[in-house]
Amino acid sequence: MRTEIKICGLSKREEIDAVMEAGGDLVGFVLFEKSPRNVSLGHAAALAGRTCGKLGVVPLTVNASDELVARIAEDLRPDLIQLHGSESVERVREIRSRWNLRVMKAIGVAGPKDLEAARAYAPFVERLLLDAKPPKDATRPGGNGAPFDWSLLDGFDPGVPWMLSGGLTPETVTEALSRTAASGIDVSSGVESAPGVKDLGRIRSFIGAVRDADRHGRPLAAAALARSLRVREPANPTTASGSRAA
Ligand SMILES: O=C(O)c1ccccc1NCC(=O)[C@H](O)[C@H](O)COP(=O)(O)O
Repeated sequence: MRTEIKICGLSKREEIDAVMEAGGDLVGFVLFEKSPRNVSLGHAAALAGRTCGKLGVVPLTVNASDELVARIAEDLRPDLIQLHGSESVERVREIRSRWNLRVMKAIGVAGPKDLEAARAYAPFVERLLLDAKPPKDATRPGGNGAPFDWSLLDGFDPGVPWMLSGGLTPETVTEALSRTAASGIDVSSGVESAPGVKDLGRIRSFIGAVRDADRHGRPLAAAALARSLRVREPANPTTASGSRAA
């Protein structure tokens, strides 16, 4: 299987090029002024143009206003919009339908109750992104370089593709992929040399580690994918000849 890779918090053309050349899938642009990765919508649109349609474009917002959502829909026409605030299920449904946007809803995870909350969004999104809850002194709801206990994800299957996120690095992503059934993986701090300063070598190493894991097989993820694709068995299975099975 191919794990979907999102590299988040990009702000330079050479970063887009590095993700494309290394075989990533999605690039994230932070539209949140308190973040060291914040970019303007206009700059995000220019960077999106650099992808030449070869990478999915994912603007990231926190409790965005209708005006910002409308401008994102109009100016970026994103592949996904990532909602990383306290957006309710109703708000998610509205953004998805009113502006015809594909949604990835981020959920901070610290315990089983957070996974229950994630399940409530599942029917109304294209993706879930499971991130660590922000530390108490955090100035932003994501991008904090904080991992969470992946064992919480044992058996987690929300019925919609989900990305694992939070404190991942080129050094830890292989273990994360072996221990979870995540269909995608997301990183920001772990491929930086300083907050907001992406390290192209670490981006390449991260993507390379994920592709190595794909090549070696990801049994948990493959089984989850098979379950999601399984066609319901006929009520009365019959043999090939058409007679009733024994
Ligand atoms: O990256 C940010 O600065 C950010 C700011 C506000 C809300 C969300 C933010 N990032 C969201 C992401 O998708 C990050 O990639 C995710 O939280 C993981 O970040 P990290 O733990 O640094 O890899």
